[in-house]
Amino acid sequence: MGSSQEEGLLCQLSRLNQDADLDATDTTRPRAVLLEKHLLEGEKRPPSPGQGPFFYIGGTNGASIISSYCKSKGWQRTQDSRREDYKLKWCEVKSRDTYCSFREGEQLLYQLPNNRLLTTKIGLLSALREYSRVLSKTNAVLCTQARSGKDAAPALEEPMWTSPGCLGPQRVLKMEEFFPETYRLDIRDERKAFFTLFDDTQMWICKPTASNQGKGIFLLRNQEEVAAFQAKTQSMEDDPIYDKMSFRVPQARIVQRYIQNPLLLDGKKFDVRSYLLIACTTPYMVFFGHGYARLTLSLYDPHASDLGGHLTNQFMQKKSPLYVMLKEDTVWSMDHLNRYINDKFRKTKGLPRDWVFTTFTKRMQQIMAHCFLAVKSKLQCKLGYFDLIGCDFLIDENFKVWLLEMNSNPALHTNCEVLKEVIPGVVMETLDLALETFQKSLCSQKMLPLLSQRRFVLLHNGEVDPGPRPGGSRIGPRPPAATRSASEPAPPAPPAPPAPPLRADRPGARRPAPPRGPDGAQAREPSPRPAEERGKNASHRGS
Ligand SMILES: Nc1ncnc2c1ncn2[C@@H]1O[C@H](COP(=O)(O)OP(=O)(O)OP(=O)(O)O)[C@@H](O)[C@H]1O
Ligand SMILES: [Mg+2]
Ligand SMILES: [Mg+2]
Repeated sequence: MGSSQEEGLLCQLSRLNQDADLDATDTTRPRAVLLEKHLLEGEKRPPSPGQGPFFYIGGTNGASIISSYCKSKGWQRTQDSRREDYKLKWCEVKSRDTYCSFREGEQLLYQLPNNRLLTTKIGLLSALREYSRVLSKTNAVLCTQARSGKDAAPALEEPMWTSPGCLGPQRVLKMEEFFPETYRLDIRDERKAFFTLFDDTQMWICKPTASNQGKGIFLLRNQEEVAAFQAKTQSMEDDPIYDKMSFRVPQARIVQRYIQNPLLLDGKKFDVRSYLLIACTTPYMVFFGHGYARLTLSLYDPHASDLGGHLTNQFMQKKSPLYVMLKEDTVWSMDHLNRYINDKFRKTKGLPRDWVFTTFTKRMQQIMAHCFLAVKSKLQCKLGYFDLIGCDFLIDENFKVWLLEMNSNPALHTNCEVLKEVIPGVVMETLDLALETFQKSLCSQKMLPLLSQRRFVLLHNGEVDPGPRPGGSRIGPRPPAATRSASEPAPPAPPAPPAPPLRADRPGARRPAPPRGPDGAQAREPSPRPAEERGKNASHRGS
């Protein structure tokens, strides 16, 4: 909402205050609270047909959940994608027009326009590499300063990270600790480096940068396969058309070291889908959310040529004729995974009890916070933008946790019992948190406590971020933050105040839901334009 409108609203409110028989508490409330109350109650009113507020959903992913949520607020669905007076728009595919006509502070819009920085394979790789460079430079400067005695700050050979949810100060991660070794094939030198380093003892997985659902993925298992691939790449490069292409689609791939020793569940490979929620960008309010585990139908055999036993994503499993009968076995809840790991591995591997909800959860949070910080200054921020990003993790047999990728528009299907349990809660809390943080930002209110926070765990509270940032915007002044939950690397920062208590982060350990409030450069190498921006189809989702 623009500031003049806001002023108008506040004038109306003060008139209302004079007219209405307000109780003592109401008259003493700050203006912002009254504004929020007005916004909330405005949305409680029964809709007049054809008068909105309107919401638009593009595509089918999660559509029925989003739709019932919005209807429960009294909003009306519009099928007109060009309508500009919507309150909320949730589209699978991003369109330039939507972002051009977006009214900051008045509307909520799903997906950050440049989320590809995290959600394409090349985007994530580049962001992590760039961030590593920044961190090592910062650290080198600090060490030099400390050695020369210029600064009283202690030298930090190992930069620290202050976690949100009481994880305490953590060592800043190195990307190679959680991201499998990866090379870009769209850069000649990297391609060469990969072809040179490959030897028959390793396996690699080759993935297109901006595709999902396992499309276009293949394994490179031996010298013959690599030689054939290299020859194909070379012939494309020799083609005179190649140089004229503005973005090199055939080459817009990465090769990643294949984790050959995954942890198996009853002999099957699996990965874990978790969520990174950017509920608000002005200020940043970023959360972690649990998802579910995805298993293959077939037993894992590292030498099998069929990709069905190697690729754990649901879309791959759905291709099997066995899927219809066995689909419930392919999705496990996090509770199920936790019980299984307690039973099978706690003793033999010396794991702490509930490893899934302790060590593993913390590790995922740490990795996600790291990735977010890598792009934090580059994401486009406007009040009303929010995003839900699907993060895929693999655990190997040594219980090491690997981030495989991040997905825009994660699958929100509910075709299995576990998904029916998990997905609606994820979508509703996403919307609740997006609304609550939107309204608080608009009213310059403190973000915490968050009434609609239930299962999501706060990773980053941007109220303490220095601002404004280039590319970012902020409507209205921000009050000083009461609580720091920053995930910034600590080096130059003063010691962080005590972290807020950790939200119950395990499914089932619920905080009671509040009454349903009405509303609540990268590396400078050439980067191919992501498919979604070229107007690709809606199947472009993390499956
Ligand atoms: N480095 C790796 N080592 C072992 N397995 C991997 C690796 N990378 C990917 N996989 C397997 O391949 C599957 C697909 O890979 P990835 O998720 O990166 O591709 P995608 O096409 O974007 O899939 P989706 O978006 O549907 O999850 C993963 O779910 C995982 O099972
Ligand atoms: Mg994906
Ligand atoms: Mg994936």
